[in-house]
Amino acid sequence: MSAHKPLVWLPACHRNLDLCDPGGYTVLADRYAAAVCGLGLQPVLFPMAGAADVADLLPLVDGVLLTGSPSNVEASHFGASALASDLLDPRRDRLTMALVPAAVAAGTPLFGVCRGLQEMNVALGGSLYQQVHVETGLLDHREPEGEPEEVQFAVRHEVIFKSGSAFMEWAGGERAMVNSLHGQGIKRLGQGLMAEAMAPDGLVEGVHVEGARAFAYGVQWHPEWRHEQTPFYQRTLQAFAQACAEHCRRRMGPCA
Ligand SMILES: N[C@@H](CCC(=O)NCCCC(=O)O)C(=O)O
Repeated sequence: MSAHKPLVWLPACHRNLDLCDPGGYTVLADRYAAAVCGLGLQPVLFPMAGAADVADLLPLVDGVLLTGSPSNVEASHFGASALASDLLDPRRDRLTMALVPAAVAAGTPLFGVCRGLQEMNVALGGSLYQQVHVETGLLDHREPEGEPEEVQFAVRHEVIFKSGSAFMEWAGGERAMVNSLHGQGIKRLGQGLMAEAMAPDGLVEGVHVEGARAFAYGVQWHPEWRHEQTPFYQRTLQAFAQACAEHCRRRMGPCA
């Protein structure tokens, strides 16, 4: 029997692109899919999938990676009002608000990156700062506009890890420099989330689902960026990949 590749669900974004078809498009940054492939996993999309499809689709996969996106989690999901400047993706929000608790309950490995961390937090009852940079005492965590990707994704600030956390293990120490490309940030932690990585201004940038049956972490930074050259990022992703492979073996038998 040939070994199966663990399947990882990447909930995509939705955009109205100015192409020949004026309708909407399902989009995913290749950077995330490439990182998943590089880990020996198979990224999958379920176009048009909504909250009602989660029960049927989640058992088909071995992990969920919630990617980053320029769009913001709609403030109505955490009891606030959207800003006129918000780029929104209500279809993605509706899906991930259902997918996060379902993945945690099912013991499906779950990794949230940037917007994905924010989705985990809001889906579990937490809230967000909508503009971190206007909050007293907090830094500006946005990337420099108009700069090339190499500059935008360059390391920007330190994060300090909770003693004994997996983050410390992956980083090989109690702190690390990370990139920062976000305007929103965690305000009130969601239920069951433990803060395990903090920015110098106290913003929570790394979380772990307490008592999770499988890998269940979220980070505000981007470990998929040049992960082959960054041991901390690579070890984080490899831990997620290992959890997905273990899930695949339980689900399918021999897995790659
Ligand atoms: N819009 C949210 C989340 C920010 C985020 O995910 N940034 C990544 C952008 C690059 C990419 O698409 O991966 C916020 O501003 O906090």
